[in-house]
Amino acid sequence: KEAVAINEHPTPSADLYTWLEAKGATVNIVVGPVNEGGLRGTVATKDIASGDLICQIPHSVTVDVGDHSLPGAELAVQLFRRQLTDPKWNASFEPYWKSLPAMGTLHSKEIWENPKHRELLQNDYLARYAEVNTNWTRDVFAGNASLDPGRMFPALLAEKLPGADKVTFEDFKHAASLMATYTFVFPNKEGTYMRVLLPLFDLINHKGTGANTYVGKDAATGSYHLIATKDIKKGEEVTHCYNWDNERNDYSLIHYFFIQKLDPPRLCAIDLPSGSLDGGFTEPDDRYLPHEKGAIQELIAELEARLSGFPTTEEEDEEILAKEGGKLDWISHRVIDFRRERKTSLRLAIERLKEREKIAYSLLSSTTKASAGKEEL
Ligand SMILES: C[S@@+](CC[C@H](N)C(=O)[O-])C[C@H]1O[C@@H](n2cnc3c(N)ncnc32)[C@H](O)[C@@H]1O
Repeated sequence: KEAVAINEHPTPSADLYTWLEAKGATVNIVVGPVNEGGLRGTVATKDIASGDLICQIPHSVTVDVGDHSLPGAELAVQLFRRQLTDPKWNASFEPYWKSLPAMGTLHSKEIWENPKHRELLQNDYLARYAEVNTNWTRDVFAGNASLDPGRMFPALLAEKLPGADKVTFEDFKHAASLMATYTFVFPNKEGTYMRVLLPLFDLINHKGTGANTYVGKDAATGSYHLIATKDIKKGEEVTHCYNWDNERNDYSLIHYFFIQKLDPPRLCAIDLPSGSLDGGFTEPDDRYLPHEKGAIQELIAELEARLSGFPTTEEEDEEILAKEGGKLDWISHRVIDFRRERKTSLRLAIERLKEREKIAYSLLSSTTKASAGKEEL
């Protein structure tokens, strides 16, 4: 238990399953720690065959929060409005609210306030990305964003919704982060893509290659289904792919605050030729890497310059984690782990490019030899 980091969330009480089943849900997963680090996730409670239904939750236990394209802070305003306008409905969702992470245990771009944590990224673009999103959350709470006032938090105070005055900035940040990291995107009856809260399904972790489920919506009933895409054994972790962009650690860190140690690791999105977090990174690195000798050499030089330009090396980061790991707060720890993993992926990409360069060289030298031979003749 002591080894469980602060960001690892407690197993929800039986109330969650009792509530869901009373509402007509089918549940064949259970929530608990899924690795040695204590990461919370879901595991199958029985053997399930590929193609079979694992869970079904009815529309009545889900929440359509708002348009899918809205930032977390604006969705948070909509959720608070609903909760404060309808306290009876809000109270009936208590088993669900309790299953969500506690205050202070979340992190994401919406609430990346500490400049020291941004600095640890060792990248100005990522730091700025986090800062801009965080400022937006603060502005939406304070009523300072360039938005229709009805979409900002002070509107709830102006509407005199009971309890609105009790909502602190800490509560608001927590909700904004939850809206960005614990919601799904599905169309409502009118065909508008919404951010949807799906109890229990939102406790399933991400996996890209190797994920064993997908989540679908039954358009007729509005219920949601979790379907196995592989045979799953009882006790095995249940995962689904949130988004292929999460296979890039800078994307997953900034948006969801997790990183993966893939083998081989993929380059960060910002280290690909597009150099941004704008999404659509569905291809493995090899599709981005050039084949032509001159271009390979140029890219090697660029990636080497990047790798040597960091204020700390991969080994130094490793040492910081090994020596000071226990003293670091969990956010710093994860950011340092991220930048170390970024450096590993750069180093390995350079090694792969050098292998490729050798092949490009031998092709070139045999052509050169052949043409030189011709000249002699
Ligand atoms: C929708 S929740 C999933 C459930 C979450 N683990 C929990 O216990 O509440 C999304 C969050 O889970 C964590 N997460 C999801 N997939 C992960 C993964 N593959 N590795 C590490 N953490 C992951 C991240 O903190 C992410 O922001």
